[in-house]
Amino acid sequence: MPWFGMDIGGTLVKLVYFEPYDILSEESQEAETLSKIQHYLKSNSAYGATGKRDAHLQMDNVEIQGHVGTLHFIRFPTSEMRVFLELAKSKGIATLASTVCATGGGAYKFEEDFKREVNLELHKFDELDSLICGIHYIEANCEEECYYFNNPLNEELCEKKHFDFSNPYPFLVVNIGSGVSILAVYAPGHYKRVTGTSLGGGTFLGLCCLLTGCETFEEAIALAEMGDSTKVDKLVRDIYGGDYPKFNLQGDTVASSFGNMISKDRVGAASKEDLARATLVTITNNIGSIARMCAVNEGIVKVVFVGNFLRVNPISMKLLAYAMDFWSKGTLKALFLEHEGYFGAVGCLMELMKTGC
Ligand SMILES: Nc1ncnc2c1ncn2[C@@H]1O[C@H](COP(=O)(O)OP(=O)(O)O)[C@@H](O)[C@H]1O
Ligand SMILES: CC(C)(COP(=O)(O)O)[C@@H](O)C(=O)NCCC(=O)O
Repeated sequence: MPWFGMDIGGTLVKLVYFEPYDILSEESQEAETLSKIQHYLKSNSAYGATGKRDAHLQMDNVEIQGHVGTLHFIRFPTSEMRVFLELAKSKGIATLASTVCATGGGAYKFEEDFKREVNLELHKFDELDSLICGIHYIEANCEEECYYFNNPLNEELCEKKHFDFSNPYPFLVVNIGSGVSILAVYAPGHYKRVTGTSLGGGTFLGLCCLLTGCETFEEAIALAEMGDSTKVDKLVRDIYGGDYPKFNLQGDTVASSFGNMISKDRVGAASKEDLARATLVTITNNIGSIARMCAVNEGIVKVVFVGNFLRVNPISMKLLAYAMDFWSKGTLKALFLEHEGYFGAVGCLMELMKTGC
């Protein structure tokens, strides 16, 4: 039985594994090996560094092919892939499975390493097929998966609310990973990749590291939370002295992202926090704008944002929710999923197990 599904992306590896209660009895060799690997992954700083929520992310009482068990979700940097392979070798991961389902660019890039280092065959699946399959599976099996924001930019009134996604088609998926892929999904197994943009989560992190000297995504987000992007961006009111009413552009709309950074005084007045916030807002608004145009072109009103860029990142989620609603005059709905970056990994595991995707 294949236990592991891996999505080896441009920045993060997403690892999902299924721990069936019936087969893995307490004393079995497999249970022991699995628990060693699990303990290592959760406690080793290289693997636990992606935030508190990761350690607790699991789905209990999941049924797969007649077995009931737990799905565990773990992520670690793709740059740690070699360390992971050494761990897999030393903990005997190959005794648990001879085949590991893998997706993402790294399934191709690291295929030879898996074979050579741990004698594992990678059963490769396309990352976008897997993404759709994973969304389908998790939505069907996790009641509280899909949500949206009411009054996203009003701190007092903002509410996170459950969205009933049981009748989802058609919908747009905006997968914000290192880069961004936008897919229109019309029915199970029937989708197309509408477009993509290279200005994604990797761009946010890369620019933030350059501009602020931060070293991690968590640091970049923490800086952004304390910053003010209007110190960096040129607003409509900086140009018009107020609103531009003829075309309904309010004074506080960003006219030019980073547009204030042509003045030495303004550069001197902008803090690391302001620069981080402006980078986050620039990347998020650009993605929101492309997503909105795609939705309009495709005649689709439900837009589902996924990918690890949204991890611990309510600023971007609320901004996307607001932008989709405001610029579409309330016709488009921004939706979010709790397992934001894991769908590719889940999907490739499910595809191999052929559980109705
Ligand atoms: N701990 C983290 N380390 C690095 N990037 C992170 C982390 N958590 C969230 N991110 C964000 O998630 C993006 C990667 O998202 P992901 O969906 O995993 O894409 P990929 O498949 O390309 O790795 C990064 O570019 C960054 O913006
Ligand atoms: C190449 C990718 C599918 C890889 O996926 P990722 O690892 O970023 O999740 C993605 O980065 C992407 O769609 N980039 C945008 C390419 C473009 O259409 O311009």
